[in-house]
Amino acid sequence: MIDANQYPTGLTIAGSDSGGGAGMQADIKTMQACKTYSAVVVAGLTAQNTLGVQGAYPTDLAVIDQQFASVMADFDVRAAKTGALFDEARVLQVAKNIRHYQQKNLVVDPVMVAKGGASLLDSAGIAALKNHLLPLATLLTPNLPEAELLADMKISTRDDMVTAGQKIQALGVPNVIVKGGHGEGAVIYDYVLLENEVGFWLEGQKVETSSKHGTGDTLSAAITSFLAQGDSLRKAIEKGHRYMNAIIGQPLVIGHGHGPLNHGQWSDPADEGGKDYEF
Ligand SMILES: Nc1ncnc2c1ncn2[C@@H]1O[C@H](COP(=O)(O)OP(=O)(O)OP(=O)(O)O)[C@@H](O)[C@H]1O
Ligand SMILES: Cc1ncc(CO)c(N)n1
Repeated sequence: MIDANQYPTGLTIAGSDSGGGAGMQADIKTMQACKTYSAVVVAGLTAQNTLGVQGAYPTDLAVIDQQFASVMADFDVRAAKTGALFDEARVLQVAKNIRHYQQKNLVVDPVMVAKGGASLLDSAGIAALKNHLLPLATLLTPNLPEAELLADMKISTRDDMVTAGQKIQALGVPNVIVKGGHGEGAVIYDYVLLENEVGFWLEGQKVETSSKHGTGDTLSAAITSFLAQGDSLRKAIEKGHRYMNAIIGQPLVIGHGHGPLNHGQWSDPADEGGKDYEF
């Protein structure tokens, strides 16, 4: 028998991707692979596939409240993440619930644009995220375009990533990862800035693949899983990055555009009796 202490609960507050590769579907699969149970608050539906987003339909505000109430009444949610939140009203509703339930260990992935270019958060939503959700977050995980917008600067070099991380931290979030997946070169550098001015780089070999749909969702969901399991933030980030690197190297060629990740293709060395459970 496995109980809630051995298999803790995480929550994803995100949009649904009908193509199954990104959004809450990526989050659920990631949490399962990382041995965390996932509850869900659906902030909106997208009609989407690997080629793009054909439609976006934010959830009624009362339905967001009701989903939070149902989840919080039954589960001990040890960590949560946000993904696509669509607009100002959804951002404010989610922030209200996070405050009401005093949700700790909140990872905010400031999802703004899908891989194909469709908007997943309008400009009033970005302002609301900056002013109302960011201050509630434990960790913010912008990619390069999102970091440029939040830090109000162009990012061309690794020094710029450091400066952007510092500027975003100064907005009121204690910990930031500036993800470098959109950068040039054979190595991808993610810059991590933790509170108390601890900054470090995570490096990964760039995998040349078109199957990168939902990479950001996946990284933030993996970190959320490990936070739910009680890892320190630094350890959760390092493990999440290792998980990401392991699965991106085993692409699934499914669909006709940006293919999905192979979320389940990861075995936890701890299951195999290995002692190197240092992810
Ligand atoms: N081609 C790649 N090879 C290896 N790692 C990658 C690659 N692309 C992204 N990553 C890693 O995936 C994680 C997510 O980074 P990325 O910058 O792609 O996020 P994102 O743009 O928010 O993703 P998405 O919008 O698809 O959800 C980072 O840890 C990054 O280093
Ligand atoms: C619903 C949804 N959330 C997030 C992303 C970003 O990967 C996406 N493409 N779709």
